Amino acid sequence: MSKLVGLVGWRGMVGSVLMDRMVEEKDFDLIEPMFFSTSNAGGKAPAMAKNETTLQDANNIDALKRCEIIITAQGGDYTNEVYPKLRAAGWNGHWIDAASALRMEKDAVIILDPVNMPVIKNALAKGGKEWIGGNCTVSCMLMGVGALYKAGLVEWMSTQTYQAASGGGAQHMRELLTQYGTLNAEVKALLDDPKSAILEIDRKVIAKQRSLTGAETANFGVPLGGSLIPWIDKDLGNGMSKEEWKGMAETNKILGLGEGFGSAPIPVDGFCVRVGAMRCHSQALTFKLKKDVPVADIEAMIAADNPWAKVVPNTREATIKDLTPVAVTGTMTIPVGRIRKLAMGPEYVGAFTIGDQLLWGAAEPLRRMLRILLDA
Ligand SMILES: NC(=O)C1=CN([C@@H]2O[C@H](COP(=O)(O)OP(=O)(O)OC[C@H]3O[C@@H](n4cnc5c(N)ncnc54)[C@H](OP(=O)(O)O)[C@@H]3O)[C@@H](O)[C@H]2O)C=CC1
Ligand SMILES: N[C@@H](CC(=O)OP(=O)(O)O)C(=O)O
Repeated sequence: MSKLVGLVGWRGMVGSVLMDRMVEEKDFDLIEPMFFSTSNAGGKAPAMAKNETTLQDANNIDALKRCEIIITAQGGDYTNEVYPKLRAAGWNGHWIDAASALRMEKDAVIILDPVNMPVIKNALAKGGKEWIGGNCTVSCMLMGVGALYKAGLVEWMSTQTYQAASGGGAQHMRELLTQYGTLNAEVKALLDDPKSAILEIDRKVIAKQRSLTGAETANFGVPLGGSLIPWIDKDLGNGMSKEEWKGMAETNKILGLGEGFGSAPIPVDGFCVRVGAMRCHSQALTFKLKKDVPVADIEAMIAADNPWAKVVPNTREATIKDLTPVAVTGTMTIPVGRIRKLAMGPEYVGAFTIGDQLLWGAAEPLRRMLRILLDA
């Protein structure tokens, strides 16, 4: 008989991408799904439902307890509220979660199986039950350049990110587009006139950006359209944003390195920046390798690491065609380009990589973990 799998958060942005992927990969053929809702218990479950056709209350511990596996993309507040109660009620099932709430818990594994299958398998063998998706920038970065870490080549890495509006959620994407529309409308007449002065357009745009307030900047707090925001997530009070902190903490935990694994962590640090892209996170990486490795060898390692990492030749033509959020959005491909030695010395290597943060950055590791559990 198929395992009963609870799905919470399935109609949100991450959840919808997850549902699409699960349909595409025929995951529903292998499970008995049970859909939950925090807002519409008793309503009709989506078309993928088989026997459990009614939406269950996502806060009902007894209903949740029936599931052998629960996958949630409902968010950290939900996890913090429900997960402890569920365990306290004696539930012994597998919890697969997109939210960050449990990520750094001792018994939780950050799941990214093309990169850390041995860590996952090891935890499974020890009876692990908490499987948490990683931060989107970290997951996308490791899908691209994980080969260098696996080969033990990385002494340290610095990352400068260019993160899309989608990282904040659906409302953030809408806000960004609305701002672009407002700015365009402000200078439409001038744009339509090829003889109009660019400085006049520029003056009107900046005046409009600076006047955006209230509902127009409710999600990001300041204008993002035509600008950028060099701070993502909480202020840790030590000059670092929480998003930047995750870079080192999660990279090492995913790889099974650092505190808790009895080894020295690899230093990872840099700046995380929100830009006006829609749903792909991009990042410029600087590596200090432990030795001088030829660029061709680095490219070969990255290309051979997993079926999704793709080396983009370091030429202008290939870069502007294949290494942009527009090219990558909606695809599973993780292009890695701009790979070259840097002026600081032969061990210093630069690269640029992009990933769809809703696919590899959020939904895909969850459904792949489901498959691992079903195959176990
Ligand atoms: N956004 C991202 O890039 C990433 C997010 N995550 C995690 O996933 C969690 C969910 O993120 P995200 O999917 O962006 O959140 P959403 O806000 O899109 O969805 C969360 C929940 O909101 C409820 N909801 C209320 N109104 C609507 C509506 N109009 N349309 C759809 N759902 C609605 C749904 O619950 P219900 O059906 O019960 O009413 C839904 O499950 C985050 O909190 C975070 O922890 C992880 C990695 C990346
Ligand atoms: N913080 C990410 C999105 C996200 O949900 O991250 P996390 O899963 O680590 O909270 C961003 O804003 O781009």
